[in-house]
Amino acid sequence: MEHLDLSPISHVAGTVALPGSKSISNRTLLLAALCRGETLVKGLLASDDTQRMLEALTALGVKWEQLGDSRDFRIHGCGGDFPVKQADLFLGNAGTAFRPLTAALALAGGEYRLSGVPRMHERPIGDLVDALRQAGALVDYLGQEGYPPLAIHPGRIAGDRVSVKGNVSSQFLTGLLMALPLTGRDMTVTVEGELISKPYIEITLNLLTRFGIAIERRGWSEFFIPGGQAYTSPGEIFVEGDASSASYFLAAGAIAAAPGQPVIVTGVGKQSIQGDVRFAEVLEQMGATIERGDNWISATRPTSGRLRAVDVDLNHIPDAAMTIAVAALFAEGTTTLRNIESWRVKETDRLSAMATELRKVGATVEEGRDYIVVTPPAALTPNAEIGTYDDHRMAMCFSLVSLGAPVRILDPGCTAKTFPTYFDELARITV
Ligand SMILES: O=C(O)C1=C[C@@H](OP(=O)(O)O)[C@@H](O)[C@H](O)C1
Ligand SMILES: C=C(OP(=O)(O)O)C(=O)O
Repeated sequence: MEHLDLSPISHVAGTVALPGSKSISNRTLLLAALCRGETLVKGLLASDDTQRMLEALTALGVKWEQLGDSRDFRIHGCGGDFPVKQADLFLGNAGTAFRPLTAALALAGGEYRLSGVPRMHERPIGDLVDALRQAGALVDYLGQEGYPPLAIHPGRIAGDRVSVKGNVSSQFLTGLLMALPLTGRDMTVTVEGELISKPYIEITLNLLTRFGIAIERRGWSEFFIPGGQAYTSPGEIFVEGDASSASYFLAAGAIAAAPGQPVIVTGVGKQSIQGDVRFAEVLEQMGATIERGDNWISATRPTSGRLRAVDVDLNHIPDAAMTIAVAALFAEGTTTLRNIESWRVKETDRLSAMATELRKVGATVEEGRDYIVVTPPAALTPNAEIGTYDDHRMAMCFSLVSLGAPVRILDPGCTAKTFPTYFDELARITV
């Protein structure tokens, strides 16, 4: 297997211009496709996940162009009526493509098959399918009940109310909120049980508003979508930087910024609509110095030199939470991350993978159903071979081990899911 050997990095400093947000890129592409008219999407993320969404739109007959070799794309919306009524879509391991497209296509009146990589076929989708069936959609499982691949047939959409479980993935609710305006009817979505990953719903609502769809949020348990609304192009929309991708550089700054020289990320800041900007608050709790502008965040190490352990509920930032688990190796004391059961159904079982790999560098780890407890070793074990489980975030967060010891990252190319140039950017802040 390919690998990348990272030599120990003693200090980091400098500025990283973040690539576009995955969550905003894929939502924006789909909403632009659902509009009538053109949308200019600026700063789209270049990655596997966004490529899968662009390919899916092509297969559905949605026209789009890339402007030169920029990351600006013009999307020609189809007003919710996809020109191609029968298509097979391969969506890789992109949850932000698979879940919202399932919802939109289930209401679109065509014959569609949706599949992904083997791991995507182990990631649940039953709660979304159940909700869509309540609205009259016809969705069949082609493999295991409750999981992709799926076959979608034209249904007879009826009713004014669906309910969806909130405790496995917020992407099911996101898919419903993005797609149900297609029905043209008044629709109420009720969330059963506790909704996880809430800030991602705020991204969804924010972008829907930009595309002319108003949704009334009633707490976190009910959403009312007035009928008769049309997706309307904002004309131009700018994709802000990816706040989850920011976490690795900010953590690096908090662990090993050169004296007087912070690590700065640009593209996200006080104005960001992504919940993962709140990752910086956890670094602050750990003692790091964080500064924020409208479009940048900086991190420097604690004045005392060493981070301190935290005991935190990270349900609101499940992706960036992984970075805290590795940053815990550099903190004084035992760090506990709670309420992160959704880790088990992401690119890999992240609770199990994280525990296994943290132990390789010498940490003492307790893995619970929905939590992980990390106690760092006195000294990191050098030259650990870190398995990445085809999970971009495992590769990116374990690169931080190099701030304390040499480390080997297996299959570093897996960062392509959201950040193909990650290791080049990391090298640029190494001093
Ligand atoms: O809606 C989104 O853009 C996302 C929601 C989160 O998933 P869950 O809601 O499954 O936690 C997150 O982990 C994922 O990377 C992106
Ligand atoms: C969980 C993730 O991705 P997805 O959008 O495929 O759910 C992730 O990027 O960490």
